[in-house]
Amino acid sequence: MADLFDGIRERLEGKGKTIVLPEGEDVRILEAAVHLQQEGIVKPLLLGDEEAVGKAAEEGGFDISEVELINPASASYFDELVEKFMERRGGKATLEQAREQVKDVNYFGTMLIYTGRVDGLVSGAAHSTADTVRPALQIIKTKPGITKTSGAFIMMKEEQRLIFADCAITVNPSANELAEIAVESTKTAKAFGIDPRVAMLSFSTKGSAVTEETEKVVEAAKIAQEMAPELLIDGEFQFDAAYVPSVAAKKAPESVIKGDANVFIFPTLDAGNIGYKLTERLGGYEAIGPILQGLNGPVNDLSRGCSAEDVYKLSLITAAQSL
Ligand SMILES: CC(C)(COP(=O)(O)OP(=O)(O)OC[C@H]1O[C@@H](n2cnc3c(N)ncnc32)[C@H](O)[C@@H]1OP(=O)(O)O)[C@@H](O)C(=O)NCCC(=O)NCCS
Ligand SMILES: CC(=O)OP(=O)(O)O
Repeated sequence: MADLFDGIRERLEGKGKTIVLPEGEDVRILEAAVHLQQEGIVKPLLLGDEEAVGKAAEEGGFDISEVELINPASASYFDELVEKFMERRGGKATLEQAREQVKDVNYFGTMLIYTGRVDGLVSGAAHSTADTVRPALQIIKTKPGITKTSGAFIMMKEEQRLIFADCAITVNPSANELAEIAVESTKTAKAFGIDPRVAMLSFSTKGSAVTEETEKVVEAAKIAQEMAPELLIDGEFQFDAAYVPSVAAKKAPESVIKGDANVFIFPTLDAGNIGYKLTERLGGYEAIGPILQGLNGPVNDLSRGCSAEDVYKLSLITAAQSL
């Protein structure tokens, strides 16, 4: 299987995409920005206070002289962003609140996407998911017809690529929301070269337990199948029945998923977030994401436990989403 990132770099070559990295004071962000700048395929734009960013660069030993850096508070178009932010919020922010919010690097960076100055945003190395994604939910918003954004991870080990969702946003999705997450996750899978076979996960397989929780997943699988009859989606499955062919043959012999699922939809955020971290930290999988699905523009979150390599890779993915 061709390397995912070789393919992405090829698609991005010559496209002149710029990704804003609002957390310019974090050394992992600086290392990734220098990597991107030196590679010359995607342009990084750092945000932050010049002195603090300079100090972090010095401490990390990174030469950031070639990387563009903007301090939101002194940007020449700050007032324009405040005005556009107020318009977008439609009365939900006073001028004073808007000025304070737009000074925040994540709000400022998101406004750069909204006003077409950059192509995408990657943040979350130093901010919680809530603080990273809230500006996007308020400003970028979801695509027409999509009710909720969700966060998917590409989980990679050797030749294997899997999608896990929702690992980032909706704490306890309804059956309808879970079905939407499943269908959106198939789009993410296809965008990154994965032919999706979707398992709706539970602690039960095909009625082995019946509770409110398992019934939600059964209902979600049904709704997802109705939303996208051309897709291979089934559930409810325990993880082993979705992933191990010999277990699938025993627990779910009639299913179209024969222990060969590669897109896993978790019933709650507890399950999704714990599941991806276990797979990453105990299973040795590389976790790229969370890639936010269903938004009008590419904004992606990082885990605060990320490496500089994760920031670099998520920046490429984000730029690819803007093609
Ligand atoms: C995503 C999250 C921050 C939104 O919470 P919030 O900011 O309290 O959300 P609110 O209900 O105040 O809504 C804020 C705006 O976002 C929108 N919104 C909220 N959740 C949304 C979603 N899942 N998809 C799209 N829009 C959403 C709301 O419609 C609202 O828009 P408006 O202000 O234009 O009306 C919250 O669901 C959360 O904290 N999730 C868990 C994140 C997390 O810790 N994940 C684990 C680590 S990855
Ligand atoms: C995605 C995620 O879990 O983010 P964090 O580790 O920063 O909470």
